[in-house]
Amino acid sequence: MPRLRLALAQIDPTVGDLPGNAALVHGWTAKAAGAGAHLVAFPEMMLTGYPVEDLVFRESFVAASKRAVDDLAARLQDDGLGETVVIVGYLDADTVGPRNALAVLHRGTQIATYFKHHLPNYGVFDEDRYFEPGDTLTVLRVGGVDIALTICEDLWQEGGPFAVAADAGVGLVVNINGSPYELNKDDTRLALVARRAAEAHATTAYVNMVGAQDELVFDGDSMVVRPDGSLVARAPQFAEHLMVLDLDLPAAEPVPPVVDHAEMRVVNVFVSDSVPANEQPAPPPEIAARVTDEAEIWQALVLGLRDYVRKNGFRSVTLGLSGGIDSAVVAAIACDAIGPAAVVGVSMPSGHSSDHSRDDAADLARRTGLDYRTEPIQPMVDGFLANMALSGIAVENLQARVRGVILMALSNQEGHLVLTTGNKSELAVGYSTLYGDSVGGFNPIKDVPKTLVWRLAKWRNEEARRRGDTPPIPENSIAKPPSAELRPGQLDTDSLPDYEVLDPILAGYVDGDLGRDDLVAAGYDAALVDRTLRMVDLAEYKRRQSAPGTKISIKAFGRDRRLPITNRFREGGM
Ligand SMILES: Nc1ncnc2c1ncn2[C@@H]1O[C@H](COP(=O)(O)OP(=O)(O)OC[C@H]2O[C@@H]([n+]3cccc(C(=O)O)c3)[C@H](O)[C@@H]2O)[C@@H](O)[C@H]1O
Ligand SMILES: Nc1ncnc2c1ncn2[C@@H]1O[C@H](COP(=O)(O)OP(=O)(O)OP(=O)(O)O)[C@@H](O)[C@H]1O
Ligand SMILES: NC(=O)CC[C@H](N)C(=O)O
Repeated sequence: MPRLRLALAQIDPTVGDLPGNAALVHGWTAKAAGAGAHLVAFPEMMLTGYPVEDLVFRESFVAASKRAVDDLAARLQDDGLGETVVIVGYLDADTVGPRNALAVLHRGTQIATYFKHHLPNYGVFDEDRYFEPGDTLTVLRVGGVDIALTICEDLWQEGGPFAVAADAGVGLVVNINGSPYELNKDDTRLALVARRAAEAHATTAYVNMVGAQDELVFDGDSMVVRPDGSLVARAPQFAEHLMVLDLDLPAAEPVPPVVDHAEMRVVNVFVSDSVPANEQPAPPPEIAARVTDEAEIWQALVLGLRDYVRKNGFRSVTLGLSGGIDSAVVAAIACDAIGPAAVVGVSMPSGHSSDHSRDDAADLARRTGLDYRTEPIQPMVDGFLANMALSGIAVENLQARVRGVILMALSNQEGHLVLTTGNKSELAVGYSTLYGDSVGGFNPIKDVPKTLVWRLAKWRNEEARRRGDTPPIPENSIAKPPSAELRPGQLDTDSLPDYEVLDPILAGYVDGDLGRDDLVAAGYDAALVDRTLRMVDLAEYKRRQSAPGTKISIKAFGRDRRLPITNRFREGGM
């Protein structure tokens, strides 16, 4: 059996940074070559970043992407890396239209191309809007092994390129991915890779991107699975990583079989019948341990924020610290993401602020070491009220809006990114002040329901104790009942059911797309369901204007869930 040394590079590109991404591919190819790899695979759309959205429609961007492929091939050759076969995703276009493409680079040129066959068009994906599907399967012969090349969604569909790969008798399928993180998706992926490896009768190597792009965070989780479903190697989540392993693979037939498949034509590309053997075997394949759900989500939120900050040119963030749990958790995520010295937390007490709100905010600052400031808002609120007669909810919201003005002023003055702290439950029911506490450029907990915010807080503190560090979140912030403190004695429960009751209804309606009758049939109180669904429907206008935030669930607000604002349909005819 021929032995190939394969490298899978799960790395973090930046959308639009073609030279930077090409430099990353160059650098990681050098590492792979240094480790004796014959072949190195990079993620989907690695050279452009992913997803590039409507940049696809710009001819100048397509041209720049193609140029980046040519330049990269030439540079690799010039720098003595031309012998390593490089598989890399990019944006292409031909007379049919734009393509989600994969290039094979060898000895200074692009020797093969593959166009993604299955285009995902659900959830956050709109690939039917952007790309034309490919109708050929590229089979590369390297070191006497036939290797089929596929891209992401190709793996998620039965009877597509993997079935054709089986007919072509390949020994390996390489699948390059831009597969965003969702809780539990890693379990789905492993099962899928195993199913496709069985369908192709071939070992399948899956390489995924890592890093964040706006609302999406890519978790890596690259892996290699044998056709019998056994897992050979698996990379960690949420970290750049080069997985290098030796694979003994079936030798290709001297003459490739003729494949008669209605859907796809096979194109064979010859590279080599043999490759130089490595003197030393590669280290034994690693299988990274799985982590708990809370650890996984925390890592996703930290990476999501860190990459948003870094890739958008910020060096620091600011947020209001109320002493409550949401701002405490966001502050802890920010400290983990960019370090406490770059996190400016502002306590902005009003006449209604309790002592504990200030004490708990100060305690959080002490525990984390973030840059803590106090800006009392009452004089500014009073100044406003002295010039404009306001009452009731207008005065309540004025406080939240003055805080928003202060945070934006600090951002303008000192250059911080403003973080907004509304959790998914609040966003669902519209429990926030427009242009007030909803102000901000990025919301790390946008997709985290309130009950999960508490779970994460407890997990993060426990994790700190386990490591012998100071738990970042004051126990008091975890234990006290949530309150917006916009009027004396206000509690969230004055307006909303307990979050333990609310969150499952929201999960059914928002994440599960259940209707009113389904929820009532599932045992939820009919009046409560009606009230909750109405609040969710009426808050669409707030969500449409809300800051982006990291997706961690099957259905995040934003691109995953698109609803009309002007909408008279009410579940149950309410
Ligand atoms: N369909 C539509 N399209 C566009 N705009 C629309 C609209 N419907 C109303 N509006 C506008 O929205 C305004 C109402 O929204 P808004 O001004 O936000 O005010 P509103 O939603 O009435 O009040 C905010 C609520 O959130 C609570 N809150 C505030 C702050 C923090 C927290 C917390 O615990 O975290 C909770 C607060 O106690 C209160 O119950 C209207 O005056 C109108 O200008
Ligand atoms: N006194 C305050 N000082 C600074 N920021 C505040 C203050 N009150 C509210 N904020 C900001 O507005 C956001 C929403 O306010 P809210 O009082 O609902 O706090 P929270 O952190 O969401 O906690 P909880 O909802 O558990 O009380 C806070 O997260 C915080 O960023
Ligand atoms: N880029 C893609 O094709 C991603 C689609 C795929 N279903 C995933 O989430 O992994």
